[in-house]
Amino acid sequence: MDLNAVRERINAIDDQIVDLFVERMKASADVASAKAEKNLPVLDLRREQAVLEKVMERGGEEFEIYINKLYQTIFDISKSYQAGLLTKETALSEEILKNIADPHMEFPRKAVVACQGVEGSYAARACDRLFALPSKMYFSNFESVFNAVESGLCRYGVLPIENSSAGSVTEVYDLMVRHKFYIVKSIKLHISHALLAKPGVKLEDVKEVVSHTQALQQCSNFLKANPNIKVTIFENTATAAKYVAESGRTDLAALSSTDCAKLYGLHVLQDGVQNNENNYTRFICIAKNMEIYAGSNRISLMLSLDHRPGSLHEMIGKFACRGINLCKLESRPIPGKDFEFRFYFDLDGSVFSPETMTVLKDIEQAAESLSFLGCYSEV
Ligand SMILES: C=C(O[C@@H]1C=C(C(=O)O)C=C[C@H]1O)C(=O)O
Repeated sequence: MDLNAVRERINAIDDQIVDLFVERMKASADVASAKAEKNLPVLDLRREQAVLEKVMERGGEEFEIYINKLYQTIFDISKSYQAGLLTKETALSEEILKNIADPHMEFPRKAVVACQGVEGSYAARACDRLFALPSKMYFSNFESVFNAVESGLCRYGVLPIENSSAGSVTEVYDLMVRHKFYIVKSIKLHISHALLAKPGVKLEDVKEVVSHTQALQQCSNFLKANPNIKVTIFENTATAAKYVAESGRTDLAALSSTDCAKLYGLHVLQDGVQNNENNYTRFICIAKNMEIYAGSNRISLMLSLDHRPGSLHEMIGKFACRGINLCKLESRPIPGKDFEFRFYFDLDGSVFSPETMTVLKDIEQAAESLSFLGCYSEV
């Protein structure tokens, strides 16, 4: 067979496909106008199912799986196009527009900030990097940080969200559902854990190690190599260091920071105990109200979707169609439901971009529920 001749045939077919595709998109635009008049949503699953059945039958058994795939993509593109044509504002887009009205608003240098743990915690370090002059208030757990912000006791709160080796801080994700807040900044910190004990204690004396679960996970290789050391979970790495300092025990150590060694008068038995030197934790800074600063380029969303095949694929398709990069996708089980999940998306996108706003409005319509968790920049 002559390769060039077949390719000529393909070129001619592509011309027809493109012409028909453009015609189909124009028809889709007309559908969008008709829907706007009747206040109908873009998505019509029944119609999609009817179209699918018809085209799959037409293509025949050999090609039906390919036709199915092709039409899923055509539907995604068609819906993304329709969403872009519907310019009506939604409750969410109105709220966002209201909050970006002042582009000169600057992130404050001073504020009362809620941090989990005690002095010397990694959250406190993150707070010092975020604010020039923070007044830190310490709380014993993550939920109290959310409460302090929600009640107005503190203007901001700093919480760890994910670690490059141990993954997401799922406790914080699970608390997000129960609290009203917005992410206004985030920060990535290099984390190095040290084994701290009272002066004079040697590594071989240590029978028990105390620390936060995340730090223990990040130092799992050290703990496996020392199976005789008992592990005890603490709410915070700095709280663990303080506990060791106040305990008077010579068989106890904490996995914590070298800052805490200085702060609590402890001795560094071993530094850089974490499995990976490349160990980073991202912290979010939350506020009660939506605050969007110039240069914000990351968006966090919390979604629940219809429990049916393809609903997640559909959402992801909306970002793909407009070239928006998804930088994180986390799923957490919905308590009381049988393996149904809530999804958390982080996007490289900004509410200052009309393209991104179109996708947000589209998602708002298509998702079972959508919470906009903020648009911010990472320090
Ligand atoms: C075009 C329409 O809108 C959407 C896109 C469809 C398509 O491209 O065929 C089908 C159903 C809807 O989800 C429509 O409702 O007909």
